[in-house]
Amino acid sequence: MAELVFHTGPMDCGKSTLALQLDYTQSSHGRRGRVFTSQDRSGSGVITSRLGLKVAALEVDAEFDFWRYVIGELTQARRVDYIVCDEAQFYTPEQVDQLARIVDELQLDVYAFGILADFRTHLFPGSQRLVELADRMETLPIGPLCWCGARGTHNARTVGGLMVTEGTQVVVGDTVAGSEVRYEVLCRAHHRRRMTAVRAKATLNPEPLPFDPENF
Ligand SMILES: Nc1ncnc2c1ncn2[C@@H]1O[C@H](COP(=O)(O)OP(=O)(O)O)[C@@H](O)[C@H]1O
Ligand SMILES: Cc1cn([C@H]2C[C@H](O)[C@@H](COP(=O)(O)O)O2)c(=O)[nH]c1=O
Repeated sequence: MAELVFHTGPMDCGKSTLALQLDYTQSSHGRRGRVFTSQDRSGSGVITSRLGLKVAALEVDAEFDFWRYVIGELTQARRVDYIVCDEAQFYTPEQVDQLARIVDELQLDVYAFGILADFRTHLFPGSQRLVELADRMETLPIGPLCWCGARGTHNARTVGGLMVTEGTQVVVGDTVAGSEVRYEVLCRAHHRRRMTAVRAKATLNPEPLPFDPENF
């Protein structure tokens, strides 16, 4: 039986790496797949993994129709055995419905990868639809750690190291330090308290702040 599988986890837990590994394994055993992504942080039509892999992919925009695409391929005798979908949180609910139809009516496996929730802990519409329709969900086993050492589960958006709770749902970005707006994965308790690594360092550091004795 073909399946719609939703592989999920917070940012930086290895989803894109697993998507590329899965495609590599399937294709090296003679299966023909199509690899899709949407708004990868490296640009259009590419999947990048923080482990260094970068592979061309078909870009999904809001108008893209998976059903029409696959029917078009099959009617032109181009084989499709499975579909890999990265950054699936950015897909529309209608596109997720098309993926489920492809599984049920064409018996193709669909492997979707994406984060569940945004920086305010609200489900992305595409992820919500995947939760509703997937045959099964898989949470990646290894994830990033919160600065406190607990498992990181919630994606925080930070500006200058401080967590923000206002803004548009989609802002493509990375977890690496260096840019003004970035993401940091926290445990729930520290996400609730907006306690990012920068804030924790400033407020929980037992060392006295440096001061100028001349002006004290
Ligand atoms: N140099 C490295 N060596 C080993 N693992 C790494 C290295 N750099 C990043 N990783 C791992 O890569 C994973 C992130 O991979 P990626 O596929 O980009 O994640 P996601 O798609 O979930 O955001 C993390 O688990 C991280 O620990
Ligand atoms: C939390 C959150 C994330 N995003 C963006 C940031 C990245 O471009 C992707 C997630 O990519 P990853 O491969 O899982 O690291 O989603 C966003 O637009 N809005 C958010 O709230």
